[in-house]
Amino acid sequence: MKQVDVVAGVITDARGRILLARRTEGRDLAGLWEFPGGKREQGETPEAALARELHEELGIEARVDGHLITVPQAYADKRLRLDVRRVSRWTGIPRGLEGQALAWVPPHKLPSYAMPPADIPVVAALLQPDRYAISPDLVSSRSAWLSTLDATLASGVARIQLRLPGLSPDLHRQLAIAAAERCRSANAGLLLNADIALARELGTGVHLRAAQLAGLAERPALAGGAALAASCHTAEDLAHAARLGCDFVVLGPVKPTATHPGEPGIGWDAFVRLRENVSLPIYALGGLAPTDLEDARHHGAQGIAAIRSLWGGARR
Ligand SMILES: Nc1nc2c([nH]c(=O)n2[C@H]2C[C@H](O)[C@@H](COP(=O)(O)OP(=O)(O)OP(=O)(O)O)O2)c(=O)[nH]1
Repeated sequence: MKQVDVVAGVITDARGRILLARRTEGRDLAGLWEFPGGKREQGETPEAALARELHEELGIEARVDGHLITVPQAYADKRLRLDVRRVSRWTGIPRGLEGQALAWVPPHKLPSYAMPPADIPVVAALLQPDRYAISPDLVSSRSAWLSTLDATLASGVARIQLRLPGLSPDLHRQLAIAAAERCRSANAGLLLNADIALARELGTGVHLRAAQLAGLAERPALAGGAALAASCHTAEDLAHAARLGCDFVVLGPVKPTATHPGEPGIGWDAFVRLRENVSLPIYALGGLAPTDLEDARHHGAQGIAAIRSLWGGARR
């Protein structure tokens, strides 16, 4: 199948609104809203291609800033690689020179616009945390464990999975209540591993284990706004997570990891092959640290999920 390289811009105005363009009739994905841009020509750098497209489509002269995410996405007729850059400086007033409607959209309203599958991970990269910290086992005291949670939150991690296998139900519950309070005041999302009933009671999200995901026929009801996530290892896991309406998933191991000695990682190429068949936000897991974030985003990941490199604040 042919590979198509497309570069698109997240164009942001002084009020923080983002420009979307509506795909015109007669093209594939007509009527859907997208980030302005287009196909890269042979020999063109992504920056030059995006500046050219924005000039042709919108009549602006743009300075292309940093990379946001590159999303590999399989469509019926092609394998798309959507390379998304930030654009906050340009001259001219954007106009739909090809007859396309334009809209300036506050970031939090982006999810209400119908977009092509490849854009779902782009919107998630704009709105959701890039690090998902997973709690380690309770090996010392409860108060020491809670202070490492505080340090994790203080380091800017805004999404946490509480995973404490082997604890008594009582102790698990006490820690979940304390963690939920701390995450709420830090404005971070908390997901409880596997325990749907407790998550409902505390108003937190749930992180499903892979086997638990496979056994569910529909999305469990959670408190309003609480996230549903799942651990995935295979294409089937990912497809099922998408069908259930998971908000995001974790996929790995990408690299070998201390928690699963002897298991080789699948590597970034295999990550991309799995990623391109669903349009969920996906955290890469397995032997990864904040220094891998850029690499992760270049392979279409929302970011990284980790125990060792994220818990207690990034020290390594
Ligand atoms: N510009 C842009 N394209 C996107 C986004 N999301 C997404 O799936 N695409 C896809 C749609 C198209 O298949 C491809 C962009 O191609 P294009 O707009 O330059 O060309 P086109 O579909 O009109 O096709 P053609 O007539 O040039 O052959 O990338 C997005 O956010 N921005």
